[in-house]
Amino acid sequence: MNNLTLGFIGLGLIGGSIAKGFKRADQNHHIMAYARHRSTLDAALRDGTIDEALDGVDENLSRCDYIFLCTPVSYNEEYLTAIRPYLRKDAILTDVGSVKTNIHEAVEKMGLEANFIGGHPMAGSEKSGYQYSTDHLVENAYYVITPTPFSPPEKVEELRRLALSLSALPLILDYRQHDYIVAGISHLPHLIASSLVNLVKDKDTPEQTMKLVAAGGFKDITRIASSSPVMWQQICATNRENIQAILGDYIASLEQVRTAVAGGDDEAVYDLFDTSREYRNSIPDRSSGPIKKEYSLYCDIVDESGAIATIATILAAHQISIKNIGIIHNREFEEGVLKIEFYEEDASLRAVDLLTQCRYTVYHR
Ligand SMILES: NC(=O)C1=CN([C@@H]2O[C@H](COP(=O)(O)OP(=O)(O)OC[C@H]3O[C@@H](n4cnc5c(N)ncnc54)[C@H](O)[C@@H]3O)[C@@H](O)[C@H]2O)C=CC1
Ligand SMILES: O=C(O)C(=O)Cc1ccc(O)cc1
Repeated sequence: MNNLTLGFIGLGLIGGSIAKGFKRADQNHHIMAYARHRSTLDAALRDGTIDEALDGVDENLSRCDYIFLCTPVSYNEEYLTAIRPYLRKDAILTDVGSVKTNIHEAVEKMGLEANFIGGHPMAGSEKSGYQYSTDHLVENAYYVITPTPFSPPEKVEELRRLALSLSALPLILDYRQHDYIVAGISHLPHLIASSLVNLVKDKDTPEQTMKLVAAGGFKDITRIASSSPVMWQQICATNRENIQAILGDYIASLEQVRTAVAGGDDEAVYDLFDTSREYRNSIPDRSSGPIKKEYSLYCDIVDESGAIATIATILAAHQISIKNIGIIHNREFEEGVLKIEFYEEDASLRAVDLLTQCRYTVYHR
């Protein structure tokens, strides 16, 4: 797997992150990329992610062992025709798209199945563009791989190893099953988030007080409503059947909820929350999954000097050793929060109790 030549078409959040991850995994990979905006390629050359910037889809791609299609899903499909003349006989074309049926069907029509393996890293964010890409975006995330019936098994194994080199968890699935699954756990939630945000926009008071006081719960479930409209328009257009089916089931379940609430069926309302809580709590948190065990908590602090020192002192006074401490800004805690990491689980649990007793707001998973 050493010294692979890797080509990227599209170098945004996902293409950029995967290219950065490969470069971090092995400096000897030769990475070339084409992106619509020259400024993206210049940034990637400058920071050492890519070795070569392409002016278009051209003969340089015939040096690639792997070509990664990293544009919105319908554009990925459109690129197949342009790339085909430059695809070496033993090269593999793969993609990172959120929908797999469209590209698999196009590949089949073009007779490119022996050169194609579908891919979909199950990680990302509501942000778009190379500037948000990181070399660790897909760490600990499932990387779904959808071979065709003619994908060479040794190449499927190599792509699996490439995913492992990004510290992702490769998972081989049938492409149709993939599209059924993501309709429920990714595409429907994005539609719910966006329609909920638009509902609140329409139902807000003239003074926009709903927007003003919108709290954590609303923000938690609507973060993804800030995602790229083009990307999501193309996802909905290419996974139409699965999405309309699960959306229908969801609307029916909402109708049941309305009936229970309106009819004063308190038992049904209780069951709704009880069942969902149990299932939600059973979903594994892969940030403390098989690759890295991390014992950490997050804590709101006031923005004044000495705030971190106070917490460190409280913990030290109770013989709780800190591995790492610092303010972080991530997609979950957009306002910034103090993250404290510990060496052992017991220490993190004791710290949660202690800081809660001291009236800090503590988040712990
Ligand atoms: N955003 C996310 O969280 C995830 C996205 N994906 C998939 O990854 C793919 C890329 O998405 P992101 O990196 O998030 O988007 P992005 O908007 O950050 O990047 C898209 C890239 O494609 C380029 N591009 C767009 N239209 C193009 C066109 N017509 N011709 C050439 N280049 C074009 C853009 O300039 C940019 O370089 C999509 O297929 C998406 O379904 C997969 C997993 C997660
Ligand atoms: O930001 C999030 O939580 C996401 O859900 C990102 C995401 C978007 C699209 C995908 O195909 C996979 C992951």
